[in-house]
Amino acid sequence: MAFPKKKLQGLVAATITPMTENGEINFSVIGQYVDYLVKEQGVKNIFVNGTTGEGLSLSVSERRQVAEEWVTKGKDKLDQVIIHVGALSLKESQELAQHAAEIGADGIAVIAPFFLKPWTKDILINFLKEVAAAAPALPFYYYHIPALTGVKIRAEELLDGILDKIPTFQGLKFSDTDLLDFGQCVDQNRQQQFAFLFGVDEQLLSALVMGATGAVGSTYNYLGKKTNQMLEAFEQKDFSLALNYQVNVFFPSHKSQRYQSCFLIYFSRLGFGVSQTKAIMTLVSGIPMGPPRLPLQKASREFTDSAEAKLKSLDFLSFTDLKDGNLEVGS
Ligand SMILES: CC(=O)N[C@H](C=O)[C@@H](O)[C@H](O)[C@H](O)CO
Ligand SMILES: CC(=O)C(=O)O
Repeated sequence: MAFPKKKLQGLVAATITPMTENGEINFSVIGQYVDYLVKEQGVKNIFVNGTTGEGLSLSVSERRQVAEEWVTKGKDKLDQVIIHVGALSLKESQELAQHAAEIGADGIAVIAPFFLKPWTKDILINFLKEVAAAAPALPFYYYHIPALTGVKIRAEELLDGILDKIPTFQGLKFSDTDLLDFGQCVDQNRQQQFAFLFGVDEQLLSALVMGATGAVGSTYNYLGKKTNQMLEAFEQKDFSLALNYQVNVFFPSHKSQRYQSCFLIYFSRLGFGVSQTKAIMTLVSGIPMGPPRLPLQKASREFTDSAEAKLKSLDFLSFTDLKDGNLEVGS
């Protein structure tokens, strides 16, 4: 299978699906959102209708429209638009895969069905294969997120011989903290040109060491620029600077003053998920993301007020240069 596309690498933002206050999709801000990612965050790849995009909470018709809007607005601006087409119904998943191909998306991704579940590798592969076959010209990515799907088949096992079953297989989005499994995936597929995209943003640096070729995540919507600096430091083999970025931006030590400049840990203490991502992105980008859809609940007023104060105190949009050793950003 020949793919003219270049390999998916670097940061991929898992897009939020903007909604209006009454829960409809707010298509009108997607063009602005694309420009924000490209110009303000330096992120040119997106992953649409995934966890962050509440893809599984949208109707099939909404998923098609959202995918179409991102592809249209991203044209000549974004490098790659990957559409998540996973669903409980194989038919729906195939319909979405075919649709992604028709609208000119750059790839499709699929999670494991999570209600009636595949219990063995072979059954999971059979499901994925049927979806991939509906879009035979599109690169296919498996989206491994066992904590949410409950399907705990190791990715390393799944990848063993996968090209024989799914010739369009191009890579893995790995949203789990099992770095041994991730490292084995990389190690056992060295001859292939697969993309190994890590999906736990707080641990990206460790995954880079294990051989990640890129990352897909919710935080790259607003931490793209910072994370790109971490990737750059890693590339330059300046590991202590890279660690400074990971630690300060995502995961500061509780004991030191660094905690003051912390971002994700501070928010995770208040509860962190899709609702909170929507609230933070609204504050940082100024683009209204709206509330999430049920069963998610809008982030509490307490969260939003406190996040706003925190973002202000961090002077978040103009981070101090970490290279100067000034770790207490704005605090
Ligand atoms: C469960 C979930 O949504 N994971 C996201 C991607 O897979 C991540 O990007 C997280 O949102 C991020 O790592 C923050 O915890
Ligand atoms: C984070 C991610 O990849 C998703 O939202 O699906």
